[in-house]
Amino acid sequence: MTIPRLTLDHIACRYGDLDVLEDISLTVQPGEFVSILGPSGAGKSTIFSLLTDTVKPASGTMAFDGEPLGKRQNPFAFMPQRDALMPWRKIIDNVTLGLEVQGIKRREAREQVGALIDEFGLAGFENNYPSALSGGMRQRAALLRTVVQQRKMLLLDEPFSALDALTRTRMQTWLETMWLKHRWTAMLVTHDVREAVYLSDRIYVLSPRPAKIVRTFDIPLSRPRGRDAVSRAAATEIENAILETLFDPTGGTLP
Ligand SMILES: Nc1ncnc2c1ncn2[C@@H]1O[C@H](COP(=O)(O)OP(=O)(O)OP(=O)(O)O)[C@@H](O)[C@H]1O
Repeated sequence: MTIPRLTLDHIACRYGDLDVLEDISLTVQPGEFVSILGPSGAGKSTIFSLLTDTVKPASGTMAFDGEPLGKRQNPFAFMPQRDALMPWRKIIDNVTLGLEVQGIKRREAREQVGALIDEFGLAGFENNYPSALSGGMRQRAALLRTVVQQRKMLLLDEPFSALDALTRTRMQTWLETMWLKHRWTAMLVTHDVREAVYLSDRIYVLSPRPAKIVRTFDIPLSRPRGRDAVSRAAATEIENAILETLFDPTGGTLP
């Protein structure tokens, strides 16, 4: 059996008196795209804070490639909710930032990102400042900065939440294409049920705080998940089941 890339086992977490996570168990296999969906304030981002070691669990265990988390170098590349590009750095210098922080010389860092600039639709904009780019381009630049760090797993915290609906849809399609090509191991936190279904191999749905995993959805839709009628019908069925779980995590009858 493959050792999961990431395992959370009965994790609980609180901030002072506030119980945020009550019981979170999940796994992510190498090359999987997994999403976390849940009501606002349930503790989705807190799961990322636990992984990136900015918060400690009250109980439970976390393992990466079979080893307890924390006993090895940080295996995560984290992309925060907002693009967080530095407005005073050119796009190329924003994108190489993560590598430079790792101690890689700027010239070498530029060489490493060079091949991907085109794939990320940023060719010709390397020397622009973030303010000159569209929202979608800024998010692609932020994602490029995240993936070039070559960590073992990507953590994406609502990466498209600030984008308009059309750009967001385009970005989802683009991200799936890129994921199919590179097979990153990824975990996405999102409010958007359709986005989660479109992108994920598996979705964990959280209850309101203190959060538990109320249901796990494997998404058996074939890839690439174009937007044709057949896949839409199957996807809609899954979306509806997820929405019902979100509206009524106890599984009772909806009013
Ligand atoms: N550093 C912190 N100190 C104290 N409370 C915090 C801290 N970070 C988050 N919280 C609280 O913990 C709860 C969960 O927050 P978190 O950001 O993890 O939820 P979320 O599900 O990601 O929310 P949203 O969907 O609105 O982004 C919230 O009530 C929040 O106010």
